[in-house]
Amino acid sequence: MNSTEAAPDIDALREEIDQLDAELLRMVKRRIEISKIIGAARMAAGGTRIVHNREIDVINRYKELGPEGHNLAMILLKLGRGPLGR
Ligand SMILES: O=C(O)C(=O)C[C@]1(C(=O)O)C=C[C@@H](O)C=C1
Repeated sequence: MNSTEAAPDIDALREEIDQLDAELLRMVKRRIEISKIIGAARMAAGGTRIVHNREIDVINRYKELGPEGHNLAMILLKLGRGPLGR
């Protein structure tokens, strides 16, 4: 930072982070809810627990975040449908 730049307002930025985290948490909880509803309906209709092409779509969506984006997509999927191989 050079002498002409204003120092960032850390308190305001932290407040924004806190709000974003609250929003993200709400959205993740809703995503889990929806994923479980879809999964239960599909299995009640004799379908599979996993839909590979949908999971690939979700994983691709987070690719722009790099390897951790892949991990994040896998965590979101796992929260909704449970771990694989069970
Ligand atoms: O889209 C579905 O059919 C879902 O069950 C939702 C979802 C997801 O969480 O995105 C969960 C499990 C499936 O394997 C694929 C996608």
